[in-house]
Amino acid sequence: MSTLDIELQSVTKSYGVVPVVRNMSLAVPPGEFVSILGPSGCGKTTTLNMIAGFAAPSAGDIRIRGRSQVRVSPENRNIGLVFQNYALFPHMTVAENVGFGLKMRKVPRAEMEGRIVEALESVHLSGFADRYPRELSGGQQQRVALARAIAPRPSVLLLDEPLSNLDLKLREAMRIELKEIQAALGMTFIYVTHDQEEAMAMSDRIVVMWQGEIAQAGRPADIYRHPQSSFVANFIGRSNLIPVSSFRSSADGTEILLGSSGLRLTSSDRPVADAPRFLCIRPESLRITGDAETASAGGNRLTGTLRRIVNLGAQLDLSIEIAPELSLSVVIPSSQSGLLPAIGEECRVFVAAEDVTLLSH
Ligand SMILES: Nc1ncnc2c1ncn2[C@@H]1O[C@H](COP(=O)(O)OP(=O)(O)OP(=O)(O)O)[C@@H](O)[C@H]1O
Repeated sequence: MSTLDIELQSVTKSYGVVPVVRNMSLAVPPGEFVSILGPSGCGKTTTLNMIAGFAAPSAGDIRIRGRSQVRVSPENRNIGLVFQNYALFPHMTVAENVGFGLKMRKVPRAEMEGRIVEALESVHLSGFADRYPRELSGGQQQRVALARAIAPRPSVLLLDEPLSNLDLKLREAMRIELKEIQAALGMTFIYVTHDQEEAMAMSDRIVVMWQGEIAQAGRPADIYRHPQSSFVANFIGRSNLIPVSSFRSSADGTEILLGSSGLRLTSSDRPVADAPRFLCIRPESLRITGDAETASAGGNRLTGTLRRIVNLGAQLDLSIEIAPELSLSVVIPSSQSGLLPAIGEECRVFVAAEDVTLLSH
């Protein structure tokens, strides 16, 4: 028996001569919440469809609990599905909707009733069994769709942008709820989204896809703190990406010369294989400093001109020009507004060497 729920082994999918998923390998242990995240057209849904059995890989293998699925039809894969258009049957009650898959599987009546109660409890909809979909809110309907998918107790649930039809507030609430439901069930979830906040909030692991390939996979915090490419740095959160002109590595890190500005920065990273082409600094890693602090702090001190302040409520989004054609986005808590000079005045910023990430592509 495999210790993995899902395994993609060098999976490629081509339509005609065009590969839309290329050489993708992924191993998912039981109970993991994995998000496949990427921009429109990067191959997320195609990957999910291959796991579900709606599309066959052109090359490679897909295994569920150690068994190759290439010849297994979708209904025999023991997989649950929740899609964006959750399409509940309007003429059926909530209980009938949730029981639909069980009926298809010819689960005996008594057991079916127990499972419906259990599934509705898991999604916090006990007491809604006799309602019709039109009598439910969008979030409740989506939870019925979830209950319908989990009632047959699949080993894996595949979810394709299930929250994208909901408004922002509800989507944010459902993120937390979905994660809690998944953790309580201990079920493996593979969740497709193009929304990086959603993926960050819920996932044990994020697989970032780009142009049919895995750009980076890892825990949300690691991907955010250590993006390995300018694509990932831009796609996950916000970044200041600055071209590197030249660099010099030592035992402590790397000294970088930026563009034509003559500015130098120190990073605690050391280039591993390829030369760094960009450095990445997250806007919230930059701090506004006063004179005394600047004098005592190690790391990188820069002086620029405050050009713009955008008030985001809890935070201020600043633009600081540190050289001609080199501006940094800086995000600080609004409570620190007292540190700021007037627009057009000199502004000092600080960034620690470990918050300067080197990227080779
Ligand atoms: N049946 C098909 N025939 C031909 N090309 C297809 C087919 N299905 C998908 N594609 C192409 O494969 C690529 C990946 O599509 P896919 O739906 O997997 O992307 P996605 O990342 O899920 O995008 P989105 O977020 O927009 O849904 C796209 O360029 C798409 O046009």
